[in-house]
Amino acid sequence: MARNIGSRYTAHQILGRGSAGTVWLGEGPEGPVAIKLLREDLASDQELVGRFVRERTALLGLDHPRVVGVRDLVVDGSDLALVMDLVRGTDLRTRLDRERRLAPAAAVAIVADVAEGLAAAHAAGVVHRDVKPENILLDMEGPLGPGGAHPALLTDFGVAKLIDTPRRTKATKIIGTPDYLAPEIVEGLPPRAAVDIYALATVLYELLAGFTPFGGGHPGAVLRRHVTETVVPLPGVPDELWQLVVQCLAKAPASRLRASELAARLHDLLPLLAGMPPLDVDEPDAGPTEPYEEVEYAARPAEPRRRGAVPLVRSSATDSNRDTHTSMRVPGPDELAGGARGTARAPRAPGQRRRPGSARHRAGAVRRRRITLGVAGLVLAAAGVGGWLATSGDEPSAPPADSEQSAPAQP
Ligand SMILES: Nc1ncnc2c1ncn2[C@@H]1O[C@H](COP(=O)(O)OP(=O)(O)OP(=O)(O)O)[C@@H](O)[C@H]1O
Repeated sequence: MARNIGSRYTAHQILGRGSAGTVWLGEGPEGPVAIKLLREDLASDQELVGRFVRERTALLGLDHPRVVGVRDLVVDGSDLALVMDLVRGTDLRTRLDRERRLAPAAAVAIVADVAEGLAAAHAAGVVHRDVKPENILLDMEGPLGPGGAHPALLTDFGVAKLIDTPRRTKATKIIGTPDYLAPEIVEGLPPRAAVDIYALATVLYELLAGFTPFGGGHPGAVLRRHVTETVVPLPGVPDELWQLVVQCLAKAPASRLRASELAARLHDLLPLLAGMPPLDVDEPDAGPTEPYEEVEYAARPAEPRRRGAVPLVRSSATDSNRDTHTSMRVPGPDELAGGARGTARAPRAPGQRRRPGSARHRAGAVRRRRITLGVAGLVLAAAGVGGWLATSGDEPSAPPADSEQSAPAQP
């Protein structure tokens, strides 16, 4: 059923749902658009609304072919909406779920596109902070590139920062998707451009391998691996490409490539990768996923999420497990001490049997959830000191409102 969004837009049909709200196929004065209607609890937050209005210029100013443009921001009664360019295609998560692993040329072409978008954003002083396959859209109307990849565009720019207001996210908490979080975020440092490079390198690894380098098991263990573990080599990846992955997954932000350089280096590799089939590796055991209980979900739509951006290809399915903003119980010291879930994941050799209980999709669903964790506890965990701190969300130690906005884009 159509609904009006402000005086200029009409939302017709749901394209997908995310943690911040629902994305609609809509119509505006200049034709079809995608409208991200924020959740009611976010839209009724006056501080957040104010921040949206203040960030208008930054959000509307990013104009690049590899970035999904934000055309308008609508604040209308209880509606708070971002009006975006409509991408006719699907998101990278849906493609990855369908194909499991991409041919190296396709993976590199997609990641090079995203790196170009990031380069433009970083040059404009904007850090994305939530680079992951869900936020990469594939334009199925665009020309097919290397390895059969459609043009890729990065979406949700600035949204993480806007929603991650100091009132919601105290100095002792972080919000993000564990698999893609750079170690410096886990350690409580302000997110700068290099966090996007780390997340994008994680996406590249995932496109090649079918799993992320530090994911699997308890989210706390995932975060600790980002800080302490080294990425395990993927058999069959040409050395030049592997060196790029390793460099961009460096623990030290300053050691990572800048986005423009990463894009250029990836483009240079494309001829070398032409015709290479997807890698023949299998996901390592994730270990049991039961050791924590989800004690609370933030407000979530009750119905399963629908995915796919104006699907020209049928979307792989509904994925109601990809919920976000999970609060966790505080893990015990033994969980922080390492063990099966605390080690970097070595890919299993082709044909090697999977350990019972290592259900790939179950682990994937868990690892993709965003979580809210105590950073102070994580720092202790990373240092091996043990003991997590429970944080209530009401600590008075919130940073100044603009502390993250003012973080320079370049490392
Ligand atoms: N500009 C767009 N054009 C077409 N479809 C879109 C657009 N933006 C988002 N979508 C679709 O809507 C879905 C939900 O997007 P949204 O950004 O709300 O969530 P997400 O990124 O998947 O998850 P989260 O917000 O929790 O990180 C996407 O997966 C995509 O299929």
